[in-house]
Amino acid sequence: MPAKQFYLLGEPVSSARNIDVDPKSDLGGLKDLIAAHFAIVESSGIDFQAQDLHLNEITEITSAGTPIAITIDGNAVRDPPGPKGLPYVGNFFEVYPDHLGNHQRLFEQYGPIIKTTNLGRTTYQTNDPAISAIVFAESDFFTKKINEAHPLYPLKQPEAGDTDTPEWKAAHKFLPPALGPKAVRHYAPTMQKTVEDSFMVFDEFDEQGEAWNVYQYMLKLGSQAVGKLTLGLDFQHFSSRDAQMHEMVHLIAGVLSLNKKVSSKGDWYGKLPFGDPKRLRDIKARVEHIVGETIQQAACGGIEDLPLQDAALKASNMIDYAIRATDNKGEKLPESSLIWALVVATGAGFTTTSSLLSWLIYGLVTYPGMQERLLQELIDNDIDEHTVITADVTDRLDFLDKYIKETQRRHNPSFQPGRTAKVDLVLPGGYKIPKDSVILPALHHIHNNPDLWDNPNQFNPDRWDTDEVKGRHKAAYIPFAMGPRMCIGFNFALQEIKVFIPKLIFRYKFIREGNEPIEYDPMFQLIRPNNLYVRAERRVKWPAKTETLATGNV
Ligand code: HEM
Repeated sequence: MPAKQFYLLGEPVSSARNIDVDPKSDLGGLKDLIAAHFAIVESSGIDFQAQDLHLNEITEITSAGTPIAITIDGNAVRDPPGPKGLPYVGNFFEVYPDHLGNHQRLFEQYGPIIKTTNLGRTTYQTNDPAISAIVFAESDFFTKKINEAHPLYPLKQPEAGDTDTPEWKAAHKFLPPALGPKAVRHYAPTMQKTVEDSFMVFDEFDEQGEAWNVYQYMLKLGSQAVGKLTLGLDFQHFSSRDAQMHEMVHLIAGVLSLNKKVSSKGDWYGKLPFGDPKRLRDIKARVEHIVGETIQQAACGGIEDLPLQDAALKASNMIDYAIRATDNKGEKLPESSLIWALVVATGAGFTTTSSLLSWLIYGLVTYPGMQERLLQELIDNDIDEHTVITADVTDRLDFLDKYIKETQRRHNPSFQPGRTAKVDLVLPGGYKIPKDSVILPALHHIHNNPDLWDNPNQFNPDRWDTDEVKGRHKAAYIPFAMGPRMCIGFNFALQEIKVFIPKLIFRYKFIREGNEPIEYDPMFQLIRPNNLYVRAERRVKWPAKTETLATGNV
């Protein structure tokens, strides 16, 4: 077999490697071989050239007299572009505080992959769905390894978090069944009770003609629901309108806020023995302690071992599930993994759902006609204050579904899931990503990319009926990320929201208080509206059913 010399266009010819080319192979086979040698993620984008001539046949390649240059999608390989930084701080002041707005500008200026360095931490981001799908796939190229460059690094537990650890593998066998679609359906009555418990407080605000901060009360509501699910704890957030937030909520909010502060700076910062890095370590230890104690208390009762699926359908919460669930070898989730798994699920669960609930209320008071259309859909489906909202009921609410999707497209709470390069590799477009660097599929920028979405800034739930949106790239809308390490709680989150929102909209008309621009906290792990105030006015009249009106008009 003749050996030919190949190098990546954009790198010195002296880097060329000898590779045996089988004259009987086809071009596709050769591209795969070259991709494997040079860690090129997508072989189909490879082309060959020598002395500026394209080589399209194996015979042209085997007879080339000079080293053969490899191009990727017609490009030489290159570092992802990005703005030139200042000494020491890098791009920090160009990105923060409005990182959403600034990253959007950088994508428009530099294209689908951008590189920024903030106080010593380099991050790659993409708004391209094809690249995002590659990044999320858990492959020879990318994995969820939470190294120093990863946005979750300050939160990481030493023994878990990375895909290849035995702790993560065990947790991932046991936890997803507890949050699968069937299992989640049996939590609907608890969810309904949770939202109904909050009415007393919202009614009281209404009677006194007072507005309330949406995120604060959605945090009370969302955390109450997730606390019951994950830990079996009733946080008592609606026992009175001024009820204190449970310690766990303060701790987890503190962790997320401190984590964003610590991880947006260089590695050196996280190691400081004082200040925010130390507070973060202390709070994490306290959270683990509380969860450990709750498990101990739950384990004291008489319990029956059950196979995973049965345990998921019978459990009253995730601790109850994890104590009973037994795999087909008779093994259980070890307690060390259980504490970690519950801390993650609790932490990942309640600030996300609270932020999404807040944006859903923001949409009601911001986008004309939404509240009326959502209410009309309830009336047309014979839903009233006595309706027991099950998954069968919410499955019929098409407009609610589109409204939630459009809210997650425009205002998704999560925005920066990261995956780590396992080797030096070359992405489509010819972008070089060094081993151990972290690339973030930038959820907000994918969801608002004008190449994927018509008029992306417009809030329009009806776009979800169009062929264009139905036929979108599978990674054009990924509010819960995708791939093996995507959100495991998405069924729970969506069902909770589909129980809460109809109940709230049927009972109250939401009215915005104040008109100052809504701000998000750039130093928080999630995007949430900080300064949104509303009044929830108890409804006394409801519209007639659409059919009745239609009949009346005939
Ligand atoms: C609107 C609500 C939610 C949103 C937008 C959301 C979004 C996400 C995203 C984007 C990820 C991937 C993060 C990454 O890879 O770095 C994730 C992971 C995760 N989520 Fe959610 N989530 C939500 C609710 C929940 C709930 C209610 C739970 C649990 C009760 C939950 C549990 C988890 C867990 C355990 C992970 C880690 C999975 C892993 O690393 O393998 N999430 N979530």
